[in-house]
Amino acid sequence: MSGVQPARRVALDVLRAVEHDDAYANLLLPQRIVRARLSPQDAGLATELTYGTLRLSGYYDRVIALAARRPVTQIDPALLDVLRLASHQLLATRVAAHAAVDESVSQAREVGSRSGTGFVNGVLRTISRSTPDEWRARVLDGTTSADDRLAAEYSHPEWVIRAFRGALAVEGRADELDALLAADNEPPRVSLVALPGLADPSDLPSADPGRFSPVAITAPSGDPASLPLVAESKVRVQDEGSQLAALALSRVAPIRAGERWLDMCAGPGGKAALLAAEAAAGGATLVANELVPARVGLVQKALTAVADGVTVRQGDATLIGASEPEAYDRILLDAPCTGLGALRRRPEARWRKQPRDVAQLTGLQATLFAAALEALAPGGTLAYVTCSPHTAETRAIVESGLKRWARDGGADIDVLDAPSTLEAISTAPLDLGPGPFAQLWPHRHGTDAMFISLLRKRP
Ligand SMILES: C[S@@+](CC[C@H](N)C(=O)[O-])C[C@H]1O[C@@H](n2cnc3c(N)ncnc32)[C@H](O)[C@@H]1O
Repeated sequence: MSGVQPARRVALDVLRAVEHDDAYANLLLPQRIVRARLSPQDAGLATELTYGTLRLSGYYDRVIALAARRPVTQIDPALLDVLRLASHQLLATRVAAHAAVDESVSQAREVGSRSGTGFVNGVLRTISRSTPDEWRARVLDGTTSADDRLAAEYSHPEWVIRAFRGALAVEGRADELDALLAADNEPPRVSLVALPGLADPSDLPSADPGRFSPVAITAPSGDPASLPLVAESKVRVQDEGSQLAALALSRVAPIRAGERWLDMCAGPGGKAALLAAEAAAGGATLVANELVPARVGLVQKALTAVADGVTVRQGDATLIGASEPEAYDRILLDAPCTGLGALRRRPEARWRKQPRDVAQLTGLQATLFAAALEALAPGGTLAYVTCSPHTAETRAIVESGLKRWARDGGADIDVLDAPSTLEAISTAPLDLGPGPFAQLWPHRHGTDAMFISLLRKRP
């Protein structure tokens, strides 16, 4: 077991769990870092190695297949993980080649057979004999179409590339596809939210403000969990796109005391915490609903600092329209989605999601959307939000949902101009596309690709 640096050991451990046990790297890695008692420096290295390898594994598989002269499907999965991790070190980091090869061979010995060790040694020596640019040229030479070339170059599945192209084209931004794909491969800036009434960005004077959200703080270096305000749940890690989505609903109009708000799909509670703080400050109450019991617990935890006026409950939100018609003045429907807008933060998601997930999720999104319209009080506002830019999950749900609603004789619904609401909230111009829907982008805003729409039921 000796000879392998703890950071590499943790990285391989997480890669194996992601590949073979369907683990989520963003949840498992912090646990493994604590368990291995990594120094802050090693924790940073383990994070870089794990996230980088997972994001770029599609590209590395092409390099490995060329170097091994066989498809990766013919390589023992445990050895393939070792080879992916080593490829990342050799092709995308400053780790010395001999250290990367030697330690990877030791890792191969730990997970595989003697012949496997020789195989890994041979493949890695082949990879290390050419430069990253030479490998890139070789991989791109072997591509078979324009989309296959993009898939290889930016390590994304082709169907995701097509979905992104479609979403960008709607805004006249088709020429930004390369920039979007490249942004997905960069580690995101960590943003914090200071929950209004409980904390203020000025409480962390050494940290910078966010780029757009008035309640954002750019996380200072180090582990945010070690900040006392984070430990008290008054400051939380939250992407600025999510902050803007919650604020779009809470600040779309002045709050009247006594308003009833609903977060239909609240788990794990990030937006619910911000909404609850905003509701408390304005004299409104919030019901935070979540289907999955384990995630209800996460919502409760997220809301520990904002207990007043908040009810957390477990339930199926598709039933809320029938059980509580016209009951809520503001509703957030942050719908279960493919999460294709958050690929920077969920590095394995691009490989795990499949086109069939879109079909399954859009059915649920449409049902939740209809329930939200029913549960909305006359004069009330609904924010339909996804952390996916896939048009089947975003504007198509809203447009077809509104058509169905009108056909069934529902009350008149006005589609509000989300871009102008967001520009009024933001501390810097967002330069969003034409309304009425708003789409944030990693390459343009440095946020998740959050889709935000605002709908008002006529009084
Ligand atoms: C995109 S996440 C919400 C993220 C959350 N708003 C936040 O900011 O932390 C969608 C959530 O919807 C939940 N969900 C899925 N189906 C549901 C249903 N029928 N009713 C209520 N919640 C549901 C999922 O378990 C998941 O926690």
